[in-house]
Amino acid sequence: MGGNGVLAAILAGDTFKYYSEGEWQVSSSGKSVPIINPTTRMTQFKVQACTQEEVNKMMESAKNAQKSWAKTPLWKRAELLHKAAAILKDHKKPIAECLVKEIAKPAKDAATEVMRSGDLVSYYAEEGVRVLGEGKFLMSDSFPGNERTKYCLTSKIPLGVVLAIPPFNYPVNLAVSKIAPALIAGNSLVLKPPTQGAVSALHMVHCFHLAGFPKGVISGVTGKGSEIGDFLTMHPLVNCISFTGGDTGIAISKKAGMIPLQMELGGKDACIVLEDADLELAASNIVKGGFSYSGQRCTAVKVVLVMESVADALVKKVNEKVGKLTVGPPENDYMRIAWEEPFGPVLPIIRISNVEEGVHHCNASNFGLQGCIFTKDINKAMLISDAMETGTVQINSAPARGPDHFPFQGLKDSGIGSQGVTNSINMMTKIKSTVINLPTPSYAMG
Ligand SMILES: NC(=O)C1=CN([C@@H]2O[C@H](COP(=O)(O)OP(=O)(O)OC[C@H]3O[C@@H](n4cnc5c(N)ncnc54)[C@H](OP(=O)(O)O)[C@@H]3O)[C@@H](O)[C@H]2O)C=CC1
Ligand SMILES: O=C(O)[C@H](O)COP(=O)(O)O
Repeated sequence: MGGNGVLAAILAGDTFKYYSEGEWQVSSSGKSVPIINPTTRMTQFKVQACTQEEVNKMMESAKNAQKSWAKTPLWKRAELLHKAAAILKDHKKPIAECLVKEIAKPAKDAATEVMRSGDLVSYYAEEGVRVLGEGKFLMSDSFPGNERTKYCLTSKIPLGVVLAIPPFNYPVNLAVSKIAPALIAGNSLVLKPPTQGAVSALHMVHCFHLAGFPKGVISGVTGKGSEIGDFLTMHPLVNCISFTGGDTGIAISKKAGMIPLQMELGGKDACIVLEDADLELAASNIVKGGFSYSGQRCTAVKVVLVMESVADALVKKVNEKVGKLTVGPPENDYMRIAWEEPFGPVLPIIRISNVEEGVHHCNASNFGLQGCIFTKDINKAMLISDAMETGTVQINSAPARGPDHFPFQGLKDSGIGSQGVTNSINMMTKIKSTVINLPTPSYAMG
């Protein structure tokens, strides 16, 4: 079991506590949920199986805390986020070690996830003071039939309580990508981490605790999604849900009430390779995109659509590179690209005789997350990019979410809304207008 060093603060016996009302707590359920180490197949950690009453208490506390959090000056909210980011980076080593044990993420990638997350929290704090520090001023005489008798002032206001549910493959990064925009915008936040990855996520929450966030502003509830998920997503005190995961997200969107949803779901990212492509570059990206973290990325290359005339040459290069992949425990960084054949990703390569066929195949999918095109002809690339029904198209590189401030969104079954620093802040706020009505028209003469 884990639990030495800093983790001891959040541990009760052999089970990690949950975080509510500014304190680490033990569930009254008396039950725990095991977290299996995917490498050893043994129980690595245990977390509390929280009860519905505990969720109710947490939501009440989040609701109350939000009112005073929204009255905390924006620069102070940003300052606390910067502090949390720095603490998170200081805790890189123990959190990365948890990621290796809980989700078998290769050690280097695990450390990168923590650092990337710290940087993202800081970026949100910086961007937040600008995005939220500005409103709009509109005048009525631009609309037909109106004199300048009305001045409209708009600003962005928080939604209330945001529920964040990230997936197992980025339990820290895809948690902070929801926590930071919610908090900078003056919302309170309840995190339900994935069970595999929960301890890494709880440790990250502890960094926010150490930074000194007021009680109730951030909470962390644990338990199996299949058991407490519906209770959380249909909870009447939840004002917004930001979810990343698989088809579960589609089910949630049907059950959730009339609240804003941010859904980052699955993908079947296609890679189109044209005749004039740099085949070495394409092959490297296909292998990296298809097999890094055993293909357990929504942005993994899932199908290659290659022009007939270069298909043999590409397949040869891809095969050579796949042949060099190694298998082993995630602790060993010779393992940067892992592929276990029996359970690993399968990468279909389909020959196409023209570009339209490739675009047709890509668009026939229910998913529309990302896609990529390899060609030296930027004009062709732009035409194909416009024709592909995906949220993002990469030209001459494998699909990827980062840098984390870029907009990230899926069309069709791949999601609702758009992630990314500015988009997430805007999504977790709504516009409030105040209209000043003048008794007589007033024009500035200059
Ligand atoms: N588009 C994107 O940005 C990304 C998409 N993904 C997609 O995520 C999937 C892999 O992640 P995975 O974690 O297995 O996804 P899941 O959809 O299985 O789980 C995601 C989260 O939902 C929770 N959950 C499970 N059931 C419910 C429920 N009824 N109500 C509310 N929450 C619930 C899980 O908790 P618990 O673990 O306790 O079950 C987990 O925290 C793949 O399909 C992948 O494509 C992954 C990353 C990024
Ligand atoms: O979980 C995922 O698959 C991510 O959202 C993709 O992120 P990445 O492209 O940075 O791996």
